[in-house]
Amino acid sequence: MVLSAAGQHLLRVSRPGAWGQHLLRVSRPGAWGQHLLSGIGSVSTTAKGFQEKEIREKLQAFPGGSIDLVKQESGIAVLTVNNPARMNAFSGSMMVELEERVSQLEEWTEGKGLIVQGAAGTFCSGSDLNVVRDISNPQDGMKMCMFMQNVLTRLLRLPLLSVALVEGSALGGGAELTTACDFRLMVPGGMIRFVHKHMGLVPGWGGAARLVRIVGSQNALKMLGGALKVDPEMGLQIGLADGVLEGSLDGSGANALLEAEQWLGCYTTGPASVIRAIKKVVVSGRELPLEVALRTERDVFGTVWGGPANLQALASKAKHK
Ligand SMILES: CCCC(=O)SCCNC(=O)CCNC(=O)[C@H](O)C(C)(C)COP(=O)(O)OP(=O)(O)OC[C@H]1O[C@@H](n2cnc3c(N)ncnc32)[C@H](O)[C@@H]1OP(=O)(O)O
Repeated sequence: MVLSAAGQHLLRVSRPGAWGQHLLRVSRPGAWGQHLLSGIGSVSTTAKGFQEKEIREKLQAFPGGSIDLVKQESGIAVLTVNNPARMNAFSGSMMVELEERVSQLEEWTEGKGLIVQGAAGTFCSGSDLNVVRDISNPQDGMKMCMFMQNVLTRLLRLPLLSVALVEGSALGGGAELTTACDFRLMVPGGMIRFVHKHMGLVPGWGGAARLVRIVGSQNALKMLGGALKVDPEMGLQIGLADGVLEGSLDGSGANALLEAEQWLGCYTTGPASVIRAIKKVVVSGRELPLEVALRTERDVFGTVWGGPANLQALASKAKHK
């Protein structure tokens, strides 16, 4: 990873000519703020070419499960990792479907929030081990890893406030998925566990990079080095969890989802234009060098200043007691 120059190198992988370099390279130096602003939020611009097609085809050869998306009137969408027979492990086709759902969310201009959950009361047990076994050569592993890094980076950058609703276990790649959301809400009995070490691996879907930013390097080292089981209490303590819900009353997950929607609603109430602008300035502040982040903030500010919500607030002489 090269972090030297703004925008251009933000997510470039180090090996010249590597498949991932194409996938993750931002097309124009200095264009990064524009990408965030455009709402595309993608790290992949010109890279939707031959190599991505190749890995998509390869992943499609491992079918099973689905990634379901429901966009609600409230402006909160629900994304469900759905492969209960394998504890919601990601088959190859689910990885491809996740990319398609993220594309749909990138185009959803009325959206404000997103909840990512697993089907049938558990979150996600990571990569399907049958896929892992079948593509265990380093070249294919790298390609799968870059594909998922790209998708999860785009997920995190969506102009939506996102929550991972952790019921049951989030293991391996499932734990990495939780870090691709802005917030994590845990249900009693829920667990986030980076089991990679026990699989002779390290995170490869961007989970380590994001984890360090969430809990700091000391905690990340402990979590990865010890393959720690992070329960809701520890999650709150180290800042991995943003809240603990009461959880499901009937085992259906419906109650936890309702609670998560209520929790998220505290932050998504208001016009979509403003909520989306909030996410954009935070993403740019989190990811960009200060100068570029300030420019991006100015540009985003320009999209809301004098806008309908701003004019309405001025007309109502709003007081903030
Ligand atoms: C860069 C990505 C790195 C990765 O994600 S590597 C994958 C990391 N994940 C794992 O190693 C999870 C392995 N699985 C487990 O530890 C346990 O199955 C788990 C999730 C704790 C659940 O345990 P139990 O409640 O006892 O249930 P169980 O073991 O009988 O599982 C039910 C069925 O689900 C299957 N399953 C669970 N996780 C899977 C996975 N990741 N890939 C493929 N199949 C998986 C498991 O084989 C079982 O299937 P079956 O009923 O035997 O046909």
